[in-house]
Amino acid sequence: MSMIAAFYGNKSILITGATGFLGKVLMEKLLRTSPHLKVIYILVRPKAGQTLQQRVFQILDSKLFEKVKESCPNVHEKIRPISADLDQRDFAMGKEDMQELLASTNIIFHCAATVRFDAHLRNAVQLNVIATQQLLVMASQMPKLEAFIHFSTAFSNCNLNQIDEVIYPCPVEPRKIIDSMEWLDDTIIEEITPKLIRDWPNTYTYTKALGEMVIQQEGGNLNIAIIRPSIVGPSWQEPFPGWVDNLNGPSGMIIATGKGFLRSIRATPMAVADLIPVDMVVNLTLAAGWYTAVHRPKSLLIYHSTTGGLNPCKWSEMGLQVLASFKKIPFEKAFRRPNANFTTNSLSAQYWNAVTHRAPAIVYDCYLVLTGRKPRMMKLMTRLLKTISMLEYFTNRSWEWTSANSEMLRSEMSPEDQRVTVLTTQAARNRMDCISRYCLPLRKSLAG
Ligand SMILES: CCCCCCCCCCCCCCCCCCCCCCCCCCCC(=O)SCCNC(=O)CCNC(=O)[C@H](O)C(C)(C)COP(=O)(O)OP(=O)(O)OC[C@H]1O[C@@H](n2cnc3c(N)ncnc32)[C@H](O)[C@@H]1OP(=O)(O)O
Ligand SMILES: NC(=O)C1=CN([C@@H]2O[C@H](COP(=O)(O)OP(=O)(O)OC[C@H]3O[C@@H](n4cnc5c(N)ncnc54)[C@H](OP(=O)(O)O)[C@@H]3O)[C@@H](O)[C@H]2O)C=CC1
Repeated sequence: MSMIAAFYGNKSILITGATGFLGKVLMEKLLRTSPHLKVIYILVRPKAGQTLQQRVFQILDSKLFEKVKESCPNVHEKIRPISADLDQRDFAMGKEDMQELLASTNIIFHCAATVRFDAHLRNAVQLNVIATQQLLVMASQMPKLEAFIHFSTAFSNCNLNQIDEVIYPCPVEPRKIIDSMEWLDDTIIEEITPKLIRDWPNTYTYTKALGEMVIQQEGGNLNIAIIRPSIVGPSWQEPFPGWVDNLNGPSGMIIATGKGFLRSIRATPMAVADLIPVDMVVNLTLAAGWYTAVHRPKSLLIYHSTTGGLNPCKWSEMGLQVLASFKKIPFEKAFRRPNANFTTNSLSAQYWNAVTHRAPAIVYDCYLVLTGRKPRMMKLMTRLLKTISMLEYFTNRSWEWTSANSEMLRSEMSPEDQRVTVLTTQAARNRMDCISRYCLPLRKSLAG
């Protein structure tokens, strides 16, 4: 019997961000492998035109939950959605809901965040820093709490090249940033953002670093662990290969390449593409939750969920695998035949953008207009180029992440858990297999 799965049986678990990419996979695995868990509380913000229950049913109706529903048809009874907006004071939560959470929660998984690179600093601080701070306050009032697991990102310190499983201080204390958000207006915040974030490339990575500092400074006596995944991609194996439901990271770029829209990117072929399938991040998370609660380490542990430090995959290898996957399963109705090149020079990148991206889009829009249809290609291309420009920072640098804590975690797992739980480290050893599994299933799951 898996000790980790058994550990979560009979537990009351609180997940923030359960409607997001990682949160859904985490919830699925918990329900599938620990069917006797007591309840999963999920904090869900209200959405116009949808009740909380409808949001949950929509998630449970997706392909991701098919396996769980086979083994546990009454799965919806295990999930208790709670209306909460993490941008609001006390999360705008009802008093009774709050009391129930405080009294019952055993484990917290804090996934909610804004992952937008272009988020206004005020919004990013609100969700990635202040909400984390508020959740810590809540956690400190939970008598049954055994572990608090916080999701950060391996890129929270992307201003460094060598990154250890430690918290690095930010130049300005989070408290000062939080205070300043209260009295500065939006325009001034926009003006000073580059000065505040310094050598971080965007407000996302910067506020995730601040969030880690808040955890360290205000975590008190709580049993906390931080998970730092790198670039999270579609599932490798669980619950089936290739599950993904967003276009973040490389997924959108891969589709754009397959459809023939994207034919050139500014990327360094030999730079490391540190991709990690979502199910491996979830496996590490559940193992870290178990270890934190059972072994109660003296200090906060950080776990890197990365692959590059052990057996790095380069963007060029990734590119070749992607192109090979298009040969096996081509996209239908592609704009052009997929082909792509990497360029490291910004001038030649501009040239290729004009020649291979903008010019065909203009020609196609003219064709649409001449045939009485609405032009749309230039709009799409502009969006795509904006996205690429934001990803360039990450495709032209390499980082080295150490992973001693993840290795330690594996050695602490029972032989059965070691057998059934694929963690980062094994994925890195089977790297090529992992990449080909990453690309092909992604194509299959998005067929058409
Ligand atoms: C030597 C041999 C060479 C061989 C050559 C072969 C070459 C082959 C090349 C093949 C390609 C290979 C793959 C390379 C890909 C390179 C990509 C590298 C990615 C690296 C990513 C690193 C990220 C690391 C960061 C850390 C990771 C994290 O911690 S968290 C997750 C990261 N977060 C994100 O990814 C969010 C990023 N997105 C945003 O911030 C915003 O979306 C935006 C600012 C980019 C755009 O905002 P905007 O308001 O304009 O749009 P938005 O409202 O978000 O969306 C509007 C519509 O556009 C759709 N959309 C959004 N994103 C994408 C996308 N990436 N691709 C396509 N479409 C996208 C979105 O769904 C909306 O659609 P509608 O709803 O229909 O309007
Ligand atoms: N995806 C990746 O590549 C990586 C992700 N991470 C980290 O993992 C975590 C999860 O990321 P991921 O699943 O990809 O992100 P998603 O964007 O898919 O999900 C974000 C979640 O946060 C919720 N949320 C956002 N704002 C609020 C709010 N005001 N109140 C309540 N809930 C809110 C969203 O709810 P709603 O559905 O209502 O929008 C959603 O459930 C994040 O902490 C991220 O930093 C780290 C490294 C890589």
